[in-house]
Amino acid sequence: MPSDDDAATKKKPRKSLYPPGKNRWGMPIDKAPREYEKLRPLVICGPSGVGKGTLIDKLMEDFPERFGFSVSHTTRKPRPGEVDGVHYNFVEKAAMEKDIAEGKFLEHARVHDNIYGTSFAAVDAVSNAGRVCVLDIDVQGAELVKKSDLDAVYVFIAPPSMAELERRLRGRGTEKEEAIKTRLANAGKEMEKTKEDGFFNRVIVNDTIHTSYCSLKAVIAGEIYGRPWEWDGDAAPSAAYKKRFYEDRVLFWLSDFFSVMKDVVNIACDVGPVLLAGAVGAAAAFRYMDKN
Ligand SMILES: Nc1ncnc2c1ncn2[C@@H]1O[C@H](COP(=O)(O)OP(=O)(O)OP(=O)(O)O)[C@@H](O)[C@H]1O
Ligand SMILES: Nc1nc2c(ncn2[C@@H]2O[C@H](COP(=O)(O)O)[C@@H](O)[C@H]2O)c(=O)[nH]1
Repeated sequence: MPSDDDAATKKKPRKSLYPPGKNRWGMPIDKAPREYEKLRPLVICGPSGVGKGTLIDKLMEDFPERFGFSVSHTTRKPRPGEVDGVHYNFVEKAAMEKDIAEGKFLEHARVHDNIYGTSFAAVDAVSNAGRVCVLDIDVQGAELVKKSDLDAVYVFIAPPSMAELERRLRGRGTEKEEAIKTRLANAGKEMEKTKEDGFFNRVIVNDTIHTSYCSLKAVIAGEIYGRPWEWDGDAAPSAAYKKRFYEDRVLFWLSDFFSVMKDVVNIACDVGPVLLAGAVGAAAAFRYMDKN
């Protein structure tokens, strides 16, 4: 999740480009056909402070109409700047336990001494709007989602080192010392899950935001917009849905391609002047040696 500094500015609810009550395929949200569920949700895991929220914010900012954040419930107290219903649904423990008992949650877990959970309503709200649902949950939650009907894509965000993770967590300044220690201790357990073959579609080391964001987009291009349809005997998707899906596929592939090209240009810009200076220097040295 974002730091307190940027939380208030980054996660403001966005103004939709589409008419109220309609999804991005122009169909009434309350009558959304099941085909919208075919957009695979994206589950993002990783230790606290690794940068999951930062990456998710960037994705939402760049593609506001294509992704929707699954707003979890938590018994944790809000941090300054966190908005109820936007960052989390902040609830009392008794109320959450009651809702869990009533079967309203797709998954829930005790994380860092609090209860967190994803309600079915949170996921439905995003998929009924015709968007890819993004879940920022811990590994225990991801294990439960895997056992559900949701055909999700699983990405683990790993830190470059434990020292860097601690630096980020402390630098965010949102937790007291005791909570920082708990979160760092739990980080090791979360990292263990990456050793399980095939659990995560991809493990991305969040070294620089730029490269890890590019990797995340590449996973989305491949796993969400790159797969052929599998309809399992369901009714075929409508023409409007197919059209929008293929538009998104092209958009993501192009975005992936341009990210790679941007890297190539950046490297060329970094290395180019050095090579040029080297060539000029070598030419001058040869001329000097020739003359003497
Ligand atoms: N690649 C990066 N390099 C340096 N700092 C980063 C990077 N990514 C994120 N940060 C910083 O690290 C801190 C933690 O990031 P963030 O809040 O996104 O983590 P998180 O994984 O969502 O944590 P939590 O699970 O506790 O919600 C923030 O201050 C953020 O600005
Ligand atoms: N199992 C779940 N884990 C969740 C959910 N929402 C968030 N989380 C994870 O909790 C930690 C801590 O979050 P913070 O906001 O207190 O820093 C973080 O790593 C999340 O991934 C959820 O609904 N279910």
